[in-house]
Amino acid sequence: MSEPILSVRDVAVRFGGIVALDGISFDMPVRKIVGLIGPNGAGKTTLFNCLSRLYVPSDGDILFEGKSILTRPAHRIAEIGIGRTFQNLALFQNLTVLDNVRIGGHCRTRSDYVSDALNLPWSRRNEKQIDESARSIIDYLDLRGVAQRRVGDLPFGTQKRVELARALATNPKLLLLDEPACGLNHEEIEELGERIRHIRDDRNLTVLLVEHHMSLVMSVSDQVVALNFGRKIAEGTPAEVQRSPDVIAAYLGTEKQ
Ligand SMILES: Nc1ncnc2c1ncn2[C@@H]1O[C@H](COP(=O)(O)OP(=O)(O)OP(=O)(O)O)[C@@H](O)[C@H]1O
Repeated sequence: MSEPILSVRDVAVRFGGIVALDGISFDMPVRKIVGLIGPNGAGKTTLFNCLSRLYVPSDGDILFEGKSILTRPAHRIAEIGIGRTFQNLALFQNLTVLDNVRIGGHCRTRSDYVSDALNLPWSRRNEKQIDESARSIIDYLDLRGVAQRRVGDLPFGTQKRVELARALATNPKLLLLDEPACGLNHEEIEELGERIRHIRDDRNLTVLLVEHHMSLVMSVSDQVVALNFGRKIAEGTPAEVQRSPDVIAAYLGTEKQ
């Protein structure tokens, strides 16, 4: 078996007296879709924020392609190939779809203010590449018809697709999706499931999906990790996790820990 692309090792996070994560470990195999589930307050967002370096674990380590990411600042996480979407969208509402996606592309380049201001040849080449790549992602996600529209004028479901396009423009190897189904209607959720699989296949990505929508997670994931009260309570195929007595108890609200 090949090396996991991501290893979460004994990660703990405390907020004052609250233990949000308590020694979480799991591996993400390359090109797999891993679903992260758990009831409200289980620790999913906290873990997600550790992976994108917004939170600092109190203990443990997170390895991406065998190297710890914990010394890397959040703004340099896209550079190594970790892209993310945000549950509440992190788009510039006053900019067009194309500009938002182009901004994603800038995260992976080493352009600098002076070269850009002087309009140096390599800076122009760089811009051209970013533009072409943004347009191809826009086509890929069926956003061509709205490429020049202001994001804030678009329906929520379309904005979510723009958010996905922006994350893909960072050219990630690992894509972290934070509740991508939240706020979508039934039809959009079905489309999203197919889209996530296609994206993984077409772009050779590994995907971590944090999601409350159980039928989406179970239909799209190769592997599921279940948390409750900051601990891992199950890990396995969707069928295995769905059968787990601890998972059933957690969702039925039993006070089991
Ligand atoms: N910034 C914070 N400060 C203090 N406590 C926090 C903070 N973030 C999360 N917590 C606490 O950590 C625990 C885990 O929360 P987290 O948001 O990670 O759970 P979750 O599984 O994402 O829940 P939900 O599905 O409701 O979003 C909860 O008890 C929560 O109240």
